[in-house]
Amino acid sequence: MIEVKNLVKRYGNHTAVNDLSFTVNRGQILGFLGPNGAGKTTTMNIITGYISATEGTVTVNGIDVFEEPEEVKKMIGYLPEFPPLYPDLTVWEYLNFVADIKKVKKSARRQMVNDVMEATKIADMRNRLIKHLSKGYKQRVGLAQAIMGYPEVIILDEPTVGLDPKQIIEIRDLIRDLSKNHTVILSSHIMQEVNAVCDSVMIIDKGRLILQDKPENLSLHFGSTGGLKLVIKGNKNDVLNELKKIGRITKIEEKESLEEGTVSFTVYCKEDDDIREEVFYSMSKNNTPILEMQSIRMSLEDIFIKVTQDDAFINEDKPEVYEDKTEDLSSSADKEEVSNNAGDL
Ligand SMILES: Nc1ncnc2c1ncn2[C@@H]1O[C@H](COP(=O)(O)OP(=O)(O)OP(=O)(O)O)[C@@H](O)[C@H]1O
Repeated sequence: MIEVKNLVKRYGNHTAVNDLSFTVNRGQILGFLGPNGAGKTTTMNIITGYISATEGTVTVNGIDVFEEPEEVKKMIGYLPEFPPLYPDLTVWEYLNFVADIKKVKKSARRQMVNDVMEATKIADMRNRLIKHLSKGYKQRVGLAQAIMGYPEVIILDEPTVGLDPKQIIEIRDLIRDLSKNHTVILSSHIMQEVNAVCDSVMIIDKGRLILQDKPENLSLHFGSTGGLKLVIKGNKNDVLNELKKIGRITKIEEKESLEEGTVSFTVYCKEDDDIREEVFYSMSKNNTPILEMQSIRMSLEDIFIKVTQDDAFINEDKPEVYEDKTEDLSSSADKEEVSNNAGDL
């Protein structure tokens, strides 16, 4: 659907987008993630035909954005970071104006404006001046202008910036709804946002693509560990000795216990290994009941910070392995040995 190949954008000596290539499939919601200045807005402005590129190609449905910008613009609805709203028009007047610009046929216009207002839940505000709308409603009007004419592709630059938590949830629901009929690219630097709505996440930094995958797969790029946080009722040494017998546990870390008569451990295993049942039966047999058990994974925040702060990551063919401070039991000659932390018990 959208194919970006070897895209470069230079401003003088400064390279804002540096050899960026990616594709977005039909019906997908792609989260475009990166720190301030990473090149997100620049890339979106190029895809939408607002600015030119220094090098590279962008096609939407096979049509080259640089050769046929008008054709591509017809296929894209764009919500820029600062939507071009007209404060002295009512919502109804403004959306009719947008429909006119987008060459929606006069006979279909009234119906489409009504449908778009329904979809973005702004019908109640139709006669209100845009300057009197709350920020959340202005953002909805911005979304309404983006979907007017039902373009195949919707591009949203930081759509929830400045909104309160309730408005954020509403806009995210709306974006999810949009993806039923549209391909969506969503730029953000909010991890929860891309996690909540996107099928695929692309992280860029300093204009370069660092990772693209499903949100749930990103941690796999780091060879990161999986594991469990445990709160167990019983004697520390009893519990520890039993945990040590579970060969699939690669590390054990003792944590501060908040409740008397209980012990807390974080145990690690391979990312794709599920040790919950084995831990359950082992503790049950040991008469040391598990009071809490919680799976741990590398969060999207961890990944984002890791890849955008680590220059080495960008230059390496293979990402380095995510590490923590605990000793690795699997590499130890004696599997019975545990980390210094736990061994000091
Ligand atoms: N017209 C311009 N002239 C010169 N430099 C520019 C111009 N537009 C953007 N840049 C620079 O290009 C880089 C990428 O900017 P861009 O706005 O694309 O980043 P971004 O990822 O959208 O950041 P943010 O999250 O802060 O909006 C930045 O270093 C920015 O200063």
